[in-house]
Amino acid sequence: MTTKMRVRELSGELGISNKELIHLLRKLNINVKSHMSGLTDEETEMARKEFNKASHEPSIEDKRVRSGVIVRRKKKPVRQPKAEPADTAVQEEPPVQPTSSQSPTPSTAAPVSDADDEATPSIPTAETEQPEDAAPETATDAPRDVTEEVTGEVTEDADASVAKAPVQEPSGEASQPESGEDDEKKATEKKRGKRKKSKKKKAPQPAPQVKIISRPDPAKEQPAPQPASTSQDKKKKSFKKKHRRTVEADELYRKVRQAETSRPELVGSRKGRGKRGRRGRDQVQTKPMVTTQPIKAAKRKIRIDEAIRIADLAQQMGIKAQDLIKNLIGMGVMATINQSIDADTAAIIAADFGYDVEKIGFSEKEFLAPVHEDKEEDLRPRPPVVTIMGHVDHGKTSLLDVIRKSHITSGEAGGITQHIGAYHVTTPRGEIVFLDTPGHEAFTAMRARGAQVTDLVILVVAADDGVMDQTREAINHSKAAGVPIVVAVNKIDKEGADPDRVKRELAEHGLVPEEWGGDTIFANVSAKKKIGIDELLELVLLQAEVLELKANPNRRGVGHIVEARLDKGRGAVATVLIQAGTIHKGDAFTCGLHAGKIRAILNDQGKMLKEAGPAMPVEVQGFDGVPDAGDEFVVVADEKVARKISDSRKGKQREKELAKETKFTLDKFLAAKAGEKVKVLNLVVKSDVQGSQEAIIDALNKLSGDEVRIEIIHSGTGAITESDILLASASNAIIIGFNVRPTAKVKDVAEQEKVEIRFYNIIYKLVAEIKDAMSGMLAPTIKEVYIGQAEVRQTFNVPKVGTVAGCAVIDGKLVRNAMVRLLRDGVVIYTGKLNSLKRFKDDVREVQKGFECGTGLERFNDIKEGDIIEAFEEVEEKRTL
Ligand SMILES: Nc1nc2c(ncn2[C@@H]2O[C@H](COP(=O)(O)OP(=O)(O)OP(=O)(O)O)[C@@H](O)[C@H]2O)c(=O)[nH]1
Repeated sequence: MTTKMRVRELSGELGISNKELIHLLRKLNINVKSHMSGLTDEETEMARKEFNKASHEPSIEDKRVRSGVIVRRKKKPVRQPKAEPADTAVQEEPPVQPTSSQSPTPSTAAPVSDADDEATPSIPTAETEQPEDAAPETATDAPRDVTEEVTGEVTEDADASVAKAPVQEPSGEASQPESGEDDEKKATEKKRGKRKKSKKKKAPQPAPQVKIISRPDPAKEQPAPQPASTSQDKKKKSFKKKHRRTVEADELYRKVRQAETSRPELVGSRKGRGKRGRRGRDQVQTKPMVTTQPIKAAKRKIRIDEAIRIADLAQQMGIKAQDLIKNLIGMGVMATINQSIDADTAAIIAADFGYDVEKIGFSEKEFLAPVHEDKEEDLRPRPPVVTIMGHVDHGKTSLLDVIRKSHITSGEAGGITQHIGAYHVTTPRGEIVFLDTPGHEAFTAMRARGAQVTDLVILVVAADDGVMDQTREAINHSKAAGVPIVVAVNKIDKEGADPDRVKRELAEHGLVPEEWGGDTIFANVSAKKKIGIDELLELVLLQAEVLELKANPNRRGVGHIVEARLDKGRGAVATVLIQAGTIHKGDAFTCGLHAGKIRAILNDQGKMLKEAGPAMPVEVQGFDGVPDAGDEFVVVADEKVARKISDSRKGKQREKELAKETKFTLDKFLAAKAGEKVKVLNLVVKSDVQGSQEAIIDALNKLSGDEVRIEIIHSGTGAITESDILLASASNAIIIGFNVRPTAKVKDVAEQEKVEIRFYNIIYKLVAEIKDAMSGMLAPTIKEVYIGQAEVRQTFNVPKVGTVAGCAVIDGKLVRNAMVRLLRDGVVIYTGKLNSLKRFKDDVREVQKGFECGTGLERFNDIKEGDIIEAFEEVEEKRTL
């Protein structure tokens, strides 16, 4: 018999809960242990038939009216009108006492008095046995109530007057067990026992409905939310008992509270129980128990932050963490109980157990988002923010120096220039802000954090040297960021300077000068001789005009960190480039994981300011920790808000760290491809020599097809650098290293940035793997390799160990820990592992053909003489196209 379907799959198909299906299966004498149990075709078919049959039958629900009296009411599966019966029922049936935490439930109330009034028990009519005959749809022919005295007699009656009592469609809540579950269970079982006896005396009476409402073992079943939480209640108590003084207990208690808060009806039941104590339980049970209807999806909600620990998720769903982990493994996610999974993964896995995941958490947006968008009339032009990039020694520092010295604001002349990583210069045509940090860090690091502060890049290329490695790198970084480039051809004063050669070389990289029909602005300069500097600045401003850079200075200040450090005397200080609004001394702010209050604002001349507006680079003091370059600096209402945001971010960061995930991997690319979302595979290719680099790029480019495209966002020779990692991180790229290795520091950065680096030393292997990735075939196939066979000659029962087989190896060999299958007359009886392998009394690693040995099978004792143990190995094999 082959296992085709799992219980949970079938329950999904039938649209009922696992619990209900398990009842149904048990009713059919199909023994299943949990929602993960497998069903054969026949069993599945039987279950379907039974379900179809049952779904046409009216079900019976039990409810305890008062101590010793339980009402059994037969109800239609057909949806009944709600309002009318509700009113009638409530008015007519005062004896039922709904709990204080629950509104009176009409369907409960209605039949009660009728049932109570029924003095004479009678056997149900044929209608109970042939439910198909029951006419559906009308309110008048609905329920049949049965009153049972717990003390003995079973009374099931199809009294017409009762039948007329209207029924309200039971809500999802109604099916959820309440406190005092155990009591009820006992009582129900007791009743059943007695009923069986009395039935024997009277007439044969099938009671399929009774089965439906019997309670499953919550530990084994997939729980509906309510039982889950009831068990959480218990768990909480036992936890509190066990770990009274531990933090975990508090944490768990908090989670339980959280779970309850997300399901207010639970809180009600808990409260009710508290007030009423044990006596109140009976009343709680008067809530109708309808188990034939799956619990509403809305009730099965789990609210989580960015990520959640497996243990917490399992607890919130009221299932065992092991079950959750098993399902995760099934999805290919390896996680331990203490690891966190992100909200998306949690959503998928929770869906398997019938729960929805809702992302919640403190929403900082409420505090950060501007109340209203900037109006056009509020926007004022702002200076461009420029980054100077280029190859080593091509003159970046010299150029910035000459610009700064000759263009500092007159008022500031004489001031001592501070190194704050950014400078504000004034030219006759306008103001420009220069970022004086290594280009890549200046914006690639920021971009990796989702920030972009640079409006323009000045690419410095020495006229005597031409385009070099870092020139290319700078071009790629700028292109990836979508920032326009102005080229400064430097050192034109030098002998051997050939600006045209630079133009030609840059044109090959897509930077075609305007005079050649392109759109890149070129300026010939000499930083040393101060030639062409003003023209360069003019061109920069011209280009900036095209960009129409504007910002609203009259709002709360927002900016980004350019650089930050810990100062001995002043604590954490950072250069902030204000991008919009104005910051003031005394403002509370949040920045990355940190918060603070602005204690001092200094400009690049070291002058104290009271405030700073858009595109102003300033040094800010007052941070509670050192932020990272690229972190967003936002002024908030007050320090309390700032702290709250910072705390929330720190919490999320912790969860993210726990959920450790690589930003982008080939496997992820594959997964994404399955959903047809990602069609571009971004690569950064670094190789040892130019020759191999060209060969690799050629080969990779040839792989690009209509459906999946390869985008080499950067390539170069030499070691993998931090800037490569930052670029890859910012562009969701994978780094390909050919005959190159990263330094330990770069490795650290890659780890921090969660960038995947793949190393190769053979081109065709590199190409093949990328090809595999692109064709979605990288997932390895599992291949079986035969190891050997042994025949069982004798079996021994060893106490506490189980059956041990004395075998003779007849082919190949037996290897300890190998996978094995037990064959009896050529039929596989068992597949698993060898758990011991001995020669005489010694444990051995393997036994060759022709030798005898003793062996045991893991968790299997039914070994017989003559059985064959076949050992094999499973090896992963990469698939090829
Ligand atoms: N002849 C000439 N030499 C220049 C010019 N600009 C810079 N240099 C020289 O080139 C050398 C390198 O200049 P830097 O400004 O340090 O170059 P850099 O690009 O900042 O170098 P790194 O900071 O190492 O990346 C220095 O010796 C400068 O004097 C120029 O326009 N003409």
